[in-house]
Amino acid sequence: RDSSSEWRCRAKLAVRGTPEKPLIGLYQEGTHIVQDIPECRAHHPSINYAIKLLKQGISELGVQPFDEDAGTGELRYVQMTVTTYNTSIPVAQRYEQARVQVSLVWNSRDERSKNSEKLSLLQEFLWTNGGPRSNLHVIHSIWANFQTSTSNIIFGHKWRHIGGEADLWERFGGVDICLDPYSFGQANTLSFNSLLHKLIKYVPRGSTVVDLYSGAGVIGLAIAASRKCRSVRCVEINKMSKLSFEKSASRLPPNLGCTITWHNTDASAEPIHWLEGSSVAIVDPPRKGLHPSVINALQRVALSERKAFKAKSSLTKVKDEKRPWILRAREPAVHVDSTIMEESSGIWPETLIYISCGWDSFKKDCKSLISNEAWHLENAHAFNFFPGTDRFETSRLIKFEDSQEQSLMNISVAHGFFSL
Ligand SMILES: C[S@@+](CC[C@H](N)C(=O)[O-])C[C@H]1O[C@@H](n2cnc3c(N)ncnc32)[C@H](O)[C@@H]1O
Repeated sequence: RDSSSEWRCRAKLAVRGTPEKPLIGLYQEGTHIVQDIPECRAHHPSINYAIKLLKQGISELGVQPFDEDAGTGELRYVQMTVTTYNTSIPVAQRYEQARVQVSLVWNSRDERSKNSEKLSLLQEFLWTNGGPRSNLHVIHSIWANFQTSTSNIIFGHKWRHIGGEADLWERFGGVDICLDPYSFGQANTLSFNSLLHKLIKYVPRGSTVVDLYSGAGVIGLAIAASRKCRSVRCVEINKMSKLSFEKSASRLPPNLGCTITWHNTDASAEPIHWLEGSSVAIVDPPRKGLHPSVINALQRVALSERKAFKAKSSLTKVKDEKRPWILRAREPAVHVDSTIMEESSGIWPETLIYISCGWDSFKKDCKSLISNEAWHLENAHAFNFFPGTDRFETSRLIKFEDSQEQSLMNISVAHGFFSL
């Protein structure tokens, strides 16, 4: 490891093998063979400790790890999420003495299924040996997820909180964020905080912001709290993230003077609607990158900005929308701050901030965005989310500017540092 202060703080790991010799780790590249990683140098040491406890519990209680071919067994996967936000210990010790939220993915329909007694015993084992009365209090909380599907999808739809505190809080970008196990969570707390620190400075004060692919709204909330924005709209497809967003939003300082909304919808269904009224667009898509409809909308709005008369004819269709499901998706699922939303038609993004975790998809999206002279790339920063390994996994923060003139076609990477 190149730095003692940077570890992965969220890990999803497969559980395979036998009760006597459980394997907990990642798939070897290109296979479904699980590589056991008992002392993973990239993971937070508290995750490694929790894995050790879990293995002991599996062996002592005879819990059957999942057999992917047969579809049998009890424990399929485990997700470990670290919180470094323990205010009962000094700040300097918080990162190292982190606690872990353990989510057990159980191979049954729900907690009434016949193998669920073992789940309760495993929960008790973890709590007795890693909870507040143990020698080393490492377990923050325990969740169960029920999954019987034969697909590769890790989590099922049913979640149950079965031990410890229900809510796990972390500090990101200067705000309290509730990290529920069912919402997307950034895997490297320190690197993500560095990214946010940089990103926030790219948002001019007083902006109207849309945060597409927002998850539980970490980026949108951090911006709302620090940039005196007029509005921040978060757009996310996972309806479960609404709960996490609400909890985090409830801890924002009062009287921010910013209207903050969270919308549960597919960002690719009606991207023009979300871009209208936003002076800054932030996109943080999954590894596969932006949907073509989002790229297309970003190209069109940037060009329309310069050719206002064209915008009218090509973009006003959005306003005349009559389909009820589209209109429903536009309504906020969560609305923070009582300020009435200002009419902001005629405003289109001049700044686009792209956070990428997929290098190949980003290259493709970037090429499309700059290809018709709508955008030019202004700055790029790389953050190492998997330090100390030779695995090439980074997150990149890229800022595009609306090309005000045709001559701005050249790409300028002012602070590009992509070395690992
Ligand atoms: C890389 S995560 C980023 C989440 C968030 N920005 C954060 O930092 O926590 C991508 C998010 O996009 C969401 N997502 C995937 N496809 C989507 C779509 N078509 N429309 C809206 N959100 C989508 C996922 O559920 C996930 O929460």
